Order: sequence, then structure tokens, then C-alpha cells
Amino acid sequence: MLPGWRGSIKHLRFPFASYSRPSISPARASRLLSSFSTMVLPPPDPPTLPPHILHKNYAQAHDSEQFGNLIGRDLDYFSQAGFDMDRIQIKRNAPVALLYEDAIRNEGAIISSSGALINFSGKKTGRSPKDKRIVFEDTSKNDIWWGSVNIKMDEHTFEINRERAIDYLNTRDNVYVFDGYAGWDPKYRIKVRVICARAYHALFMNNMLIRPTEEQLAEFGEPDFIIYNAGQFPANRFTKGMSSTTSVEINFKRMEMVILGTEYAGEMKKGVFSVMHYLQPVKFGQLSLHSSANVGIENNDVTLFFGLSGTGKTTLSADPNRLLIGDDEHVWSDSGVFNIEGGCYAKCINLSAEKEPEIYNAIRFGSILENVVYNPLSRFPDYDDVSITENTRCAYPIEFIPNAKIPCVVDRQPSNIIMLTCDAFGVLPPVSKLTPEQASYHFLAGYTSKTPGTEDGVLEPIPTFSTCYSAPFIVLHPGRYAEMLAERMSKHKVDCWLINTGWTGGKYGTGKRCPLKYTRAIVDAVHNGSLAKAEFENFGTFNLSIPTHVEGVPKEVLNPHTAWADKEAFQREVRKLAGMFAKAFALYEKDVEPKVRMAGPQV
Ligand SMILES: Nc1ncnc2c1ncn2[C@@H]1O[C@H](COP(=O)(O)OP(=O)(O)O)[C@@H](O)[C@H]1O
Ligand SMILES: C=C(OP(=O)(O)O)C(=O)O
Ligand SMILES: [Mn+2]
Repeated sequence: MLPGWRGSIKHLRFPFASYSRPSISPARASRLLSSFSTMVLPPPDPPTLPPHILHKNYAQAHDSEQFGNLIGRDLDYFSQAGFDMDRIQIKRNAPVALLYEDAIRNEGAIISSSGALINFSGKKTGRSPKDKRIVFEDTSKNDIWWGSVNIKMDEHTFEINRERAIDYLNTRDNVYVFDGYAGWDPKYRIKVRVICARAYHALFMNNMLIRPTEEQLAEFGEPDFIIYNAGQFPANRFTKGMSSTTSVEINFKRMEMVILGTEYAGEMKKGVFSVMHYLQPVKFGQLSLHSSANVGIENNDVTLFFGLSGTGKTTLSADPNRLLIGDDEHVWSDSGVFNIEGGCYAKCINLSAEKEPEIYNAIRFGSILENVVYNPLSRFPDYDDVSITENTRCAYPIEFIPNAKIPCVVDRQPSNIIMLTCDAFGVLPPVSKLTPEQASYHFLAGYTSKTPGTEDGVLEPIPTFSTCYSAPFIVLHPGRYAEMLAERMSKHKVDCWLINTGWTGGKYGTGKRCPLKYTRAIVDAVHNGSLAKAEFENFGTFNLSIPTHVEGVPKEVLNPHTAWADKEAFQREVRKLAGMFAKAFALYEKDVEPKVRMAGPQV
């Protein structure tokens, strides 16, 4: 017999005398007893126990049924959903500290010097767009744009994968549930439930969804959308319709998402975006956008920044002069703008306190650092080390940004739209003003570059036409989003700017990425109104209006024609890019008015 063990379970009850337990099954009782034994051994004398053991909530904290009041109807819900409630422990909306402990104990996570949790996502360190599918079913099939992006999956295959995910989750000792909201405007929000096997994933969604209050959690009820994340377990390649061991799929009839074979956490947040990209226009008549948003502290003017991954939505929307509404996913509604998410997901590559102080300082207790290399002695993250991936990330609750606008919703219509593009050719000017027709044209074309790392297999900037600046997440025909956008822009007289955060003055030769300080100066000029009043000159083939002067930006940078030393090479690149636009836009030509078609570059 072990020392201190007095052979009677009466002693086990001692520290929790004031806590009355609900009746439990024999299987659960024996599990509880075995976990308690580590706690009470050896308990020679109660007063010498560490204080937290004496705390009456200790028993509660170790009884997973108590997290977020997961009782009664919730237990039935999970049993009916196929979860083996006699075997697994469900930790619902567990405290951040507990998720840290579990991630450290079970997943090899560590705490960074500033208190963030450093986690690793395994083999996949970016999204897997080729393995993302949408279920072909009656309720949504006529709305979905079955273009090159949305791959069909049949309902039966979805069931097989869903069952596989639940079977896997049933083999885990801990299953984490996070219940939260997507959408800050109560009129248009949905309830999302994440069910996953890693504490890291639960903490990620704790940060990225809107965290419910205790009261909201108590009356949460049935979710509107569920994510089953069994990413540690592969899909079966021999299942019909499967092409690899990775599978990310959304079923709009069941309102469920299943993830197998990838532990990249970004799949979950972008899954929620895909759902909102469908629901908002189709069910609520509102416009969902892959954009960041902020609002002026003095003027209350709202700006939306559109852009594909890596173009600067997160970086540029964190601005000391403005309140941050959100960094990635928004809805432009009839009554204003609201963020879909409760947190931000910033890139950490080459992050510095000098260049991006708001983001740098948001990396602290509660934040998740993903795939970031750290110094084993000091636990300092090394943001310049890309040996795991270039797509190193940090996910933090939006309130970690000092200037966050909480709740993340404004009852004002936008004043400015900034379309961010990362031009790898160095042809597009750092800023130009778009006419309404050019805005529609560029929104549909969605020209930019894919930055390394965000998608599996992208190793250097690749020019791409990502329609609506959100091709990987698009659900409906692009024309539907574009039409709503044009309507809203004209109704509210919104100014539109095209900002190239990519290469200026040519990728080859003298060209380099537009320094962040210049882009910030341009954004400041949009916000202080000086850019709207500037003098403009015409930029040839693309027919864009370039300002001749922007405070804080060298004149020669503003016009690519001057920026390029080799004028012939410049003309060649201009023609090449214009040709690429024409080819890409052919897909939408028949859906737009001639004046929009004519608003593109003339080859
Ligand atoms: N001129 C620039 N404008 C914006 N970001 C820049 C610029 N130059 C370099 N960067 C870097 O590019 C990345 C932009 O990424 P991010 O803001 O996360 O994009 P998104 O949110 O659109 O995916 C950041 O790492 C930022 O430091
Ligand atoms: C998380 C992503 O978003 P972004 O890079 O736009 O921040 C992504 O595209 O995977
Ligand atoms: Mn971002």
C-alpha cells in the first residue's frame, strides 16, 4: 500500500466536503477516483496540502462535466452525436490556463518569453485548398459556384469522413469543445461549436471566435454550425472522391465541417468564413468580405481593406490613429460594418516591435504562436527564423490590440475602400484612385500574388487572380458579391483606392517590396483626406489615376514609370501583366456591363 493511503474512500471526499456532486455513472466514478488518487497521494495531513488542492473548486475543475455547465441536455447532445461519454472527457470552453497546461503536457507546446503558447501544427503549416470540398446537396447546390475552386463531394463520402472524425475523437482521453459566435451584430450572428482533440485548436478558436459570456454560454443551446476537427488523423485515400490523406469539407445542409489530415488551425477560421460567405448573402442579404476594417478615432470614418492573404490587411488595419474593427473577415450590412471574428491572426515573419508595435505587443499570455522557432534557453521567439515555415502566425483575442473597437461593430457605412494587391512584377503604382467601374473590375479580377507559406506548396510569390480577393473561400458566383458591392459603394458614395503593397519599380533589378512606412503614409493620406484632393496623372495601359504627391513618400516611387530604370523592360512587364488581366477577366466578361469590362487595362 502506498504511503499515506488509508484505505478508505472516505478520505478522498475530505477536501471537497462542501461540494455536492450530481449523480454519476459507475464508470465515471471509477475514473474520477483514479484521477483523484494522484491528487491525494500522499496526504499525511490536510493543512500541508498545497492551497489549490483545498479549494472547493478543485473537484469541479477536475470534473470535466462542469466546464461551461456541460450538463443534462448537453450530455445527451454529445451522446446522440456519437460521442462515447463513458470514455472521453469533454472540456467545454475550458479556461485558457487549462488549455495551456494540456497543450504543454500532451502536445509539446511551450510558453514563450512573453507568455504566449508556442504550438506546432505538424506537417501542414498552411491551408490545403486542393483538399477543400463542398458537399453537393439539394439545399445549396444551385447557389454554389462550382468553378475551379469549389470541388464537389457527395453526401455519402461526407458521412464516412464525419464518422471517421468522431471515431477518432472517441479514442482520445480529452475532447475539447468551444462554443462561440461568428458575427458581432446579434441580428446576423451564428452560433459555432468546435469539437477537437487538441488543446491548441480549442485555444485557437477561443481566440478567433467571439467568446460568449457565462450567461450566453449557459443558454447557448444547439449550435448553428459545427466543426469536427480530427486533424491528427488522416482521411482514407481509398474513400471515393478522396485524393490525399487531407480532407477539409463543408456541408451546408448539415451545417457542419469535418477536418482530417491537417492540423493547420487556419482551416477552422477560414471554414467559418466560407460559411458566412454563403449565409450572409443567401440567407441575410448582407455582403460578406475578405477584408479588415478600422474606424477613425476623430472622424468616425470607416475603411475596409480588401486583400488576399499576405497583402497587408492585418498589418495595415492595426493603426495607432484608428480603432480596429477586425483584421480579416467582415460583413458590410445595411446598418454598417461588423467583424465576423473575435480575434486576429497575424503573420510573424520578420515581426518587430518597431515596425508593428500593436501586433508585437499582442503576443502574450493567451496568444498562440504557431510554428515559430524559439531560443531554447531564453524562450524568445525568433521571428526571422523561417526554418519551419514562412507562414509563422500568432492568434490573439482582438482586445489584445489596444485600439480595438469592442464590440467590433459600427453603425456607419464605409467612407473608403482600399483594395490591397501584392504585385510581384512591380508594375502597379503604390497607390491609385479607382472609378466605380474600375473598382468592380479589380474586385472581380482580384489580381495579387500568393505569398509563400499560406497555402501548402507555395514557395515564392506567385501572381494570381483571386476573385473578390477571396477565391479560396468563395462560395457563390463572384458576380453576386460584386453586384452587392457596386450597389453599396454607389449608394454610400465610397471612395476606392488600389494600393500595391508588393514590389515597386520592378521585381528584377532595383525592385523591392514597397517599404511598409510608405504604404502607411499612403493610408494616412487616404484617412486625412489629402489624397482625395491630390492632383492625379494618368498611368497608361491600366488607365489608373496616380497622385503626383503623397506626404512622406518619395515622388519617384509613386509612378512606376519613373521608378523603373530599364524603361523597355518596364513596358514589356506592363504588356505582360495587362495580357494576364485580359485573360483572367474573360471568365466574368459576360456577367458585367460593358463599362466595367472597359475599365480594365487595354492591351
Ligand atoms: N508595404 C507593406 N504593406 C503591408 N505589409 C507589408 C508591406 N511590406 C511588407 N509587409 C509585410 O507583409 C505581411 C502582410 O501580412 P498581413 O498583414 O498578415 O496580410 P493579410 O492580413 O492580408 O494576410 C506582413 O508580414 C508585413 O510585415
Ligand atoms: C489565415 C489566412 O488568412 P490571412 O493570410 O488573410 O490572414 C489564410 O489565408 O490562411
Ligand atoms: Mn491577416
